[in-house]
Amino acid sequence: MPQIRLALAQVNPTVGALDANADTVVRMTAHAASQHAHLVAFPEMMLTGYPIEDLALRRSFIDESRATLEKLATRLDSEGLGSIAVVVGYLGRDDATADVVQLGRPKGSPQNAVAVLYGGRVVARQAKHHLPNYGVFDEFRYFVPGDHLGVVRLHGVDIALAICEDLWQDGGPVAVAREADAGLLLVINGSPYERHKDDTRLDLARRRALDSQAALAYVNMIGGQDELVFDGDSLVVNADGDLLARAPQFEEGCLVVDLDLPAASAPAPDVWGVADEHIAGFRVRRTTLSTAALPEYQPDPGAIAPTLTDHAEVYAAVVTGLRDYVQKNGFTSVVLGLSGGIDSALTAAVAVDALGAQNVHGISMPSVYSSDHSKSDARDLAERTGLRFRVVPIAPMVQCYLDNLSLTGLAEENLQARVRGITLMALSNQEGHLVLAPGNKSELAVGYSTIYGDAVGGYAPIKDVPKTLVWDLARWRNAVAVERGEQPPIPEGSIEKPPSAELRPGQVDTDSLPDYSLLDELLDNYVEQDRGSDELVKAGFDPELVTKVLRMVDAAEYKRRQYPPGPKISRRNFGRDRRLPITSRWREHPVREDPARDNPVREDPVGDDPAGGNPVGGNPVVKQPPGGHPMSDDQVRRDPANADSPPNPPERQAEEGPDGPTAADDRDKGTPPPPPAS
Ligand SMILES: Nc1ncnc2c1ncn2[C@@H]1O[C@H](COP(=O)(O)OP(=O)(O)OC[C@H]2O[C@@H]([n+]3cccc(C(=O)O)c3)[C@H](O)[C@@H]2O)[C@@H](O)[C@H]1O
Ligand SMILES: Nc1ncnc2c1ncn2[C@@H]1O[C@H](COP(=O)(O)OP(=O)(O)OP(=O)(O)O)[C@@H](O)[C@H]1O
Ligand SMILES: NC(=O)CC[C@H](N)C(=O)O
Repeated sequence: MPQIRLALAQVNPTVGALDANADTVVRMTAHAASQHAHLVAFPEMMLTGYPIEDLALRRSFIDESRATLEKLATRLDSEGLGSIAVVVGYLGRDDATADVVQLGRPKGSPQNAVAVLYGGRVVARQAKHHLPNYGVFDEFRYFVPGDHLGVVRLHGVDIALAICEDLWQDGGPVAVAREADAGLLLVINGSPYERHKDDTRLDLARRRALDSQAALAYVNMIGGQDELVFDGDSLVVNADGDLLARAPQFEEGCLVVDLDLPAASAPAPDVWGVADEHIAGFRVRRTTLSTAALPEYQPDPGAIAPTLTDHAEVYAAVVTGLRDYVQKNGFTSVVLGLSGGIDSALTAAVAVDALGAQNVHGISMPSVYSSDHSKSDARDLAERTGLRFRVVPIAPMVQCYLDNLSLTGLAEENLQARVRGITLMALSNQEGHLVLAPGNKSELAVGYSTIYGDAVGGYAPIKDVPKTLVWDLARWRNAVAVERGEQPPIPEGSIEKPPSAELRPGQVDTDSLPDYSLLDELLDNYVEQDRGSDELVKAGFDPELVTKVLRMVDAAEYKRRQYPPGPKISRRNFGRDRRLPITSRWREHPVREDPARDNPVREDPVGDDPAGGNPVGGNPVVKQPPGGHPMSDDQVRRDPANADSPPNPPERQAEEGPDGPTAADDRDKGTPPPPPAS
């Protein structure tokens, strides 16, 4: 049987960087040629990056993508790479139906396309047939579908082409690959990472190879693009579905594999010719590049890289997402608040792994409520990781606000988080670091963060990681360090202590939230699996808990919309995957008799105001009944606009230690002493 040496270039394109992406194609093609490969394949939308969102609608961008493709073909040839077939994804245009209005789109609509470059020419083009339009994908918004299967004859072997979703759906080009007698089905992909997807992909590739009776090569990109991360996981299976080669996840490289493929026997055009035929109602376009089989050579068996464990994979995803967001947006360093807690500790460890300790700035910002361990654990984390550490006490800044605004209760609590947010943004402006928001998925779900406070930032590395997984990842990362004989980065104290926002004395998360293992299980059912409250109760969750948590989740939509982007690791992230209206009266939980009072943000009106006493939908106020306003069962709030509502000054504790001013320090500076404990 003829042999083909195939190279799958698992690379990291950047959206919009057409020239740089073309340079990557040339560089990797040269590498593949040095490995004596006959064909090198690049991922979906390689030249433009992926996903390009509404850039697809810009005529100038489509034109430039097409021009870059043509230039690339001639450049490869001029650099002595014209005899290796290069399969590359790009943004194309629907020229074939230029005068037809297809799916309501104007002529010349964009297409998600693949091209074959050979001998200095673009010798074949094909558009994606199945356009994904679920989850994070919106391809019907942008593209018109392709209408044919391209089969390219190279060295006497017929190679059929497909683009990502074409593999996942029945019908379309993949379904006719068998009748078209293809020996190899080559699929280019932009398949975002999510947990356990590697298993799904391999099963799918095996199944399609068996159906097509053809070997199957799958090439995917790596790297981060806003809230998506690509893990690569490029692989090759033979026509029996046996795995022949697999690339390591999240690593750039070229997977080279020799394939024994059947000699092409279907009628085909002469060399350089193109001919169309119809198979099972689908157009097949054959292009012949070379008909003679290659002389036999000693095959090189491909390597099968082991897949990563679940924790290693998630950790690699968040590291990759952060590194690429920082670098692709022109930053070199990040800054974050270090509270001594687990979320900021894990975020810092991820940042150090992504960017190097010298590029991570951790700020301890003690307030009058900060515990000694919060300060010592933050310092310990800095010493373990080597990140750049400094202490900025916030008590004087908080006091300045309190001297000028009469804030109490929740408003005063949140002020501390907001002063920290201002401090981080000021350091970002001054020193150029990107601010990291360290919130996790459980907190985002229930709105347990202060908007414009600890929720500020440019990127949120662990926003799709539930709290229970935050602890697992921290333990996993420390264990990896121990295995490597290194100092574990995360202090044990940060892992073991009960989580607390430390916004008032003795506050712990479980004052307002159920235990995180129970909360995460419920959130998984509601957020990821979309189960309604009846189903949740039937599944055994306590009805009161279901009502309370669902209210919190629904009411926090506005907060999530304003949260920074962060890498998707789950089946359903907040962002592109889960899109809900902010303004909505639909409730899964029991609706109150007066629907005007059912809006969780207004459910506890002040006085007689039927609208809830806060016409802008702001902070709900005063007495919260059990299961009342999110996060507030344990709190009594005071509407600043309502002079009758009782103040609830939090108890303050004097603070000692090197990092923050004590209450006595405040007095020394002439600032008024904190109010007495209530
Ligand atoms: N529908 C809507 N659309 C737009 N904006 C809306 C809104 N509803 C309220 N708002 C605005 O949001 C404000 C209320 O939100 P916000 O100010 O955040 O305050 P809120 O959500 O009421 O309280 C923050 C909660 O998060 C907890 N926390 C804070 C900091 C850190 C942590 C942690 O452990 O990580 C936890 C804290 O203990 C408290 O329970 C309102 O005053 C109003 O301005
Ligand atoms: N004393 C502090 N110094 C610096 N940053 C702080 C401090 N307290 C809170 N922050 C910042 O605000 C974020 C929210 O922290 P908070 O302690 O309120 O709850 P958390 O969600 O449990 O986070 P963590 O586990 O990191 O403590 C922290 O991750 C940190 O970035
Ligand atoms: N880019 C695509 O078409 C990707 C869709 C596909 N279902 C995947 O996630 O792998």
